[in-house]
Amino acid sequence: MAELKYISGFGNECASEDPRCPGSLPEGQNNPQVCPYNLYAEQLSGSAFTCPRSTNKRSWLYRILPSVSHKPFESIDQGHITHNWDEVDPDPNQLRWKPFEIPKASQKKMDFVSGLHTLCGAGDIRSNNGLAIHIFLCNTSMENRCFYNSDGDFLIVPQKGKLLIYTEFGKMLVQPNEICVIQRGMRFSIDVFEETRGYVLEVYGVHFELPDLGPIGANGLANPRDFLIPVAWYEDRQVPGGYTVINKYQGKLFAAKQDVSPFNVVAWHGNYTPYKYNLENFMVINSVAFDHADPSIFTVLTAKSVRPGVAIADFVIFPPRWGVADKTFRPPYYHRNCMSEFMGLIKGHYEAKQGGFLPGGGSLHSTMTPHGPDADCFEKASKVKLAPERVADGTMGHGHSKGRLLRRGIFPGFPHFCPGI
Ligand SMILES: O=C(O)Cc1cc(O)ccc1O
Ligand SMILES: [Fe+2]
Repeated sequence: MAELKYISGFGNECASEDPRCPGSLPEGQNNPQVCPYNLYAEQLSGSAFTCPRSTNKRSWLYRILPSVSHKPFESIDQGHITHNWDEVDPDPNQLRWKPFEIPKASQKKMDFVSGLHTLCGAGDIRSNNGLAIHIFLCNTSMENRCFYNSDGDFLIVPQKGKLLIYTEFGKMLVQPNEICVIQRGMRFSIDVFEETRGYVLEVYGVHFELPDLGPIGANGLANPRDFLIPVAWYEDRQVPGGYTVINKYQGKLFAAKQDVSPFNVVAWHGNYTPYKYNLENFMVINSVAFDHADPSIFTVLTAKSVRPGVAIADFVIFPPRWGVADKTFRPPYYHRNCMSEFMGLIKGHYEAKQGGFLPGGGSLHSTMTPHGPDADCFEKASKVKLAPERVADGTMGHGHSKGRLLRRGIFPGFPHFCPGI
């Protein structure tokens, strides 16, 4: 696979054209009477037209055919997704899931969309306020199928196997230890190369932002320039009647047929794009004197609610770092939190849970449910002679998203959760 190119910078106003069509991006205006190469101009809005400039998001796409050239959408099999948190009774217990099993292609072919399994969620899809956590399990590339989500943004955390993601803005390769965000309305199709697994944090109605840094200053945590945006790439591929566009709309799946690949955008400009980020670039900040900092210090991206300081979801990681605090019980403290905490593991182990919490599994500590280190961890960390030590070395990226998970969703076929501690 030839090395892919990217543009760098979180939320930047970018412009890109496929080098095969120089001059395809109109200059000085968005809607020329006739676009270069007779392309069609199409705006994709990620915010209301009238949002303040600081939150206004839109991109202009110059494409071979407008997206509207499709047959009607029809309801299709809902697979394993849900947005109905009442399907199972609420359960305040600490929950832990073993690694989710990926079906073998010889048993059951699954691509990224048919392999999406909703695990839990909160809030309401219709009022554009809430979140869902899905696990994806797949063994097959999406063939002549793309997906777009009308309900919100997908933050995708591959845990096993890399993803080659075709988007209307270009191609991205996303490997375990990297994350990507595909925002509301953007069409994408995913190629996989082996049995592949990961987590999806979906937020309804809002977009992810970099957290404010307050007294940290102008730099640190996830730095804006490390976010990478694809460059324009198109295919002019006819698939008479055979290309399927799948849409998640109000939590339900619909499909429409069309005659061409949707990845026919020759040039684009704007600030509403997909992006990826390598978690290794996270500049970790922590206590260097005493006591344990709250894990919000590890926030990579946040999706804000309308209540100041309260996120719909924060995406937090527990990356490799030095632990140096004096006279301190260093592992996570025992606590009860008004924010629910869902945790996944990309690789390695998690310091507060030495056994039973494995890469590709998950845990859920719902709002106000007590939790903390297991007994062994408590014993050891209370007695150990404190010296500088590497924490989670070689582990990287305990994907952790934290939100108000009011109800545990269903996960058909995977009843093997067991109580945590
Ligand atoms: O519960 C957890 O393991 C996550 C967590 C980590 C930490 O260092 C402090 C609080 C917290 O919720
Ligand atoms: Fe916690």
